[in-house]
Amino acid sequence: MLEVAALACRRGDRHLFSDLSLTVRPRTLLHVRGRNGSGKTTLLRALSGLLRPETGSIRWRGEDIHHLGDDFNRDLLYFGHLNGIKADLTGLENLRVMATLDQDPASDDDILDALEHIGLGGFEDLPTRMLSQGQKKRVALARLILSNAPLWILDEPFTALDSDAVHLLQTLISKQVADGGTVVLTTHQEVELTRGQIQRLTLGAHDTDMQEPAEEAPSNEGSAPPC
Ligand SMILES: Nc1ncnc2c1ncn2[C@@H]1O[C@H](COP(=O)(O)OP(=O)(O)OP(=O)(O)O)[C@@H](O)[C@H]1O
Repeated sequence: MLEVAALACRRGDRHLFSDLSLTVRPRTLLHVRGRNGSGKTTLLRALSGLLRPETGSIRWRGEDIHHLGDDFNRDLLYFGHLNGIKADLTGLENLRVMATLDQDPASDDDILDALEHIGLGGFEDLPTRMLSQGQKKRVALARLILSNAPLWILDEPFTALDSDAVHLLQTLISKQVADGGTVVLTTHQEVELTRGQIQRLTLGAHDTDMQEPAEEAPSNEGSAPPC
């Protein structure tokens, strides 16, 4: 369970949000929305432990994420804006490095299967600088197929994907939630689940809501009043 209490973040001299409190339970997707510059990436980086909030706390399984350190990193898959793909490495090599950094071991056979599954069979030995934007994104998304992390934090994962890849990503997210995982993501498109619950948070506004199907009643809702 991810618990956020009285969180406030600023970038430069701008207060982005304050007094943000919410709980994201297992089998739940938190969809963070908001206009450009409202602080979605900042919030996701804070939830990933990459950025210290100004005030407030973030707890994972009851412990402060900054105290958990490596134990938290092992449970987390963070997917940032920039994919984390190294241009001179092949898809196979990139995924080997990512699996090591994620502390989530994967054999070459597993990686090749994941690349095949994500539609990159035949491209695994090309340096990723020779791939299209969407193909690079697919290499990064193959991490999700290989991941055993219970917590996924995904910043704009649908960008640059064609409709087949969007569908595949929807399926992966849905499976992660159905299997008992927690997903936090930002996207400007709607996300659907087959099982589990969607919780929504809109930064810079007061309209938070919950969407069916809700198998378990939420203990609370997110709130992020504008500063
Ligand atoms: N390193 C930084 N230093 C100063 N200000 C920053 C920094 N990074 C982001 N900001 C500012 O913080 C604000 C929020 O940025 P953030 O990237 O969190 O927004 P966002 O909601 O993810 O936006 P978008 O939808 O455009 O991706 C922006 O006004 C941005 O200019």
